[in-house]
Amino acid sequence: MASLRVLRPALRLRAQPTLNLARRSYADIPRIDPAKPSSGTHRKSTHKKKEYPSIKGFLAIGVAGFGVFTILLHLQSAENEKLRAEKEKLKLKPKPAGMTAGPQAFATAQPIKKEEEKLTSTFDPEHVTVIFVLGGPGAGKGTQCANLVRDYGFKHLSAGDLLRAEQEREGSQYGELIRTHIKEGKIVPMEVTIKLLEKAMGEAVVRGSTRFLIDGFPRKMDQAVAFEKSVCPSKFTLFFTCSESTMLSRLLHRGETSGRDDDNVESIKKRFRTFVETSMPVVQYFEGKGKVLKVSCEESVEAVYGQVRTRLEEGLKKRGAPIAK
Ligand SMILES: Nc1ncnc2c1ncn2[C@@H]1O[C@H](COP(=O)(O)OP(=O)(O)O)[C@@H](O)[C@H]1O
Ligand SMILES: O=c1ccn([C@@H]2O[C@H](COP(=O)(O)OP(=O)(O)O)[C@@H](O)[C@H]2O)c(=O)[nH]1
Repeated sequence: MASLRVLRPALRLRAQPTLNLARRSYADIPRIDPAKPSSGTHRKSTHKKKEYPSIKGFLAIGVAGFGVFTILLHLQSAENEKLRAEKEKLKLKPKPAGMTAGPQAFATAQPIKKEEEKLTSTFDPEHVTVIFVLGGPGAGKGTQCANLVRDYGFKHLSAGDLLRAEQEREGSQYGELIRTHIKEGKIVPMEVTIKLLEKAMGEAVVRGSTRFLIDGFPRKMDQAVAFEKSVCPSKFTLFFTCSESTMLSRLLHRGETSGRDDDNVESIKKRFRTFVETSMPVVQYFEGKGKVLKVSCEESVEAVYGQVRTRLEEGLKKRGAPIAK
């Protein structure tokens, strides 16, 4: 119906000139005087008679009108198809009945009500444990996650790794977008990252995983709210604190072998800025909900891991989640 409403004014506006044209050409058609016998040639009538449209004229107008209508109908349905495809691109997943909000609705990052969480997320937080791992670039998130996988049987999903894999995937429509964002230290639009995480989680759940470390995500408020609402609410966040000077030297060292486009001084500085301006508000948001467990990462890997274990076990116990594998 909406498309018809759009179509009608369009018809009025666009059909008018075409019909005028049809009328003008009709007026130019020479008339035959029915009072005179036909001689095979058209002669001009001497007395003036009122002219009425002939059947041919009506037909010409009708055909022209129908043609215009068909073209407009076609244009309209092509336009509708384009809009539908664009909406489809934005959709993360079909929402359950009664739920209409898409990711665009989260742009304002409103805190969500607890009872809504279970109704709309893909994974049930009663059965799936999600722990966010946040911290500045090079703080040691990936290093500590590897230890936790070994000792606690978590499934480790690094948002950065998933984005880099998508960037390299042949035929990916997001390859170039991801590459430029990572190089500039910017946050890739959340639709892409959330879709990748949701897919990876789904595949892991099918294989029996129920405990996830989501590393380096969420880095922006819209991601945090959208993920918790549409994918799975987190139990808590492990937040790794580290000075910029320590992170810089670790990243430059990692850059000698990582092959990453962003482990260079220029990109690192941009990443630090993004972390302070865009990602710290996420940490503060979860802190406000009493869901942040801090770990200082200045010490050796082993010393840091000692703290990580303590914090993790406290957090799991407090929320009634199992500690062992
Ligand atoms: N506690 C630590 N002490 C010294 N080097 C570390 C420590 N933690 C991590 N690293 C090293 O620092 C670099 C960045 O660590 P990584 O775990 O990749 O950080 P992130 O995932 O936070 O970017 C890696 O080369 C890693 O080996
Ligand atoms: O949710 C995310 C996670 C990562 N990134 C991008 O991926 C880069 C690398 O992130 P990763 O976690 O791999 O590395 P880190 O910066 O923590 O060393 C970031 O700077 C961002 O450009 C992103 O856009 N969204």
